[in-house]
Amino acid sequence: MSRLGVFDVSVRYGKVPALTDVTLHIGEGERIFISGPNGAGKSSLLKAISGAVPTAQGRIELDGDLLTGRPPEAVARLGLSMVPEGREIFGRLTVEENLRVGTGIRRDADAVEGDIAEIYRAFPILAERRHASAGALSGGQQQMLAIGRALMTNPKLMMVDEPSLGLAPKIVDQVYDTLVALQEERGLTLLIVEQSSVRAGRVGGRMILLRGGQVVGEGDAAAFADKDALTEAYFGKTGKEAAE
Ligand SMILES: Nc1ncnc2c1ncn2[C@@H]1O[C@H](COP(=O)(O)OP(=O)(O)OP(=O)(O)O)[C@@H](O)[C@H]1O
Repeated sequence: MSRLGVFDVSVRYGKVPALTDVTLHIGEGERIFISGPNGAGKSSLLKAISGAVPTAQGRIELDGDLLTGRPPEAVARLGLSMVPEGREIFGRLTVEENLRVGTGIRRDADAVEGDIAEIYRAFPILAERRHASAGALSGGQQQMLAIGRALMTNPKLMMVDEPSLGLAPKIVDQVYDTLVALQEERGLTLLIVEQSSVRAGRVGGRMILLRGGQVVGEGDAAAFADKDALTEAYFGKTGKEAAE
């Protein structure tokens, strides 16, 4: 059984199809990149998984539990957490207050303190700045905080929407180093939306390419960093064929 199973899922906004018959599976501990051009349906896929938008068709399961039809809080309770695009940090709250947001859904309140201590061990910069307002952190530190906050619910699957957005390449390197280290330490299962196939190829993992709301390619991320593979997936044929 897959950790995450997406079976023939379609999403529509009114009459606009955003995803059509998308099927994908993620194994426990796996790292998957979702890539594709603007409007490909990447955010719609994440929203459908997290329960933020309804599916028009198909079903989604996490460790065999049906997610489809459940509200986001119920999906979160079943073990899914999300690092949203733009991070959605509460700028006026302190770093530690941000980490505590969302822990209310947990039944094991006693474990929260231990988890906070563990996040601080993984992210020493957050420990250092625990009483600072989150709005005062740099973009990279805010991304770390968003990741730390998502870990606080002990997720079975963590989804990260465009972690590179607005960050300098060196900082993006640090963010990915952190994600990979967390995965190695905790056996975390990661689904990452990443526009840059080159970046995904460098980090490594499996890549699923979306275009026009459909899966148009799947394979080793490093192979997709190859320009021809991308051209083919985006435009339907390779640069060479297009020239003929
Ligand atoms: N709230 C909405 N109402 C109507 N159409 C929408 C809505 N959100 C997305 N769409 C449309 O659904 C399709 C998929 O959009 P989606 O945002 O999922 O793609 P994306 O790959 O995440 O794009 P981007 O990289 O620009 O965020 C697009 O055609 C988009 O215009």
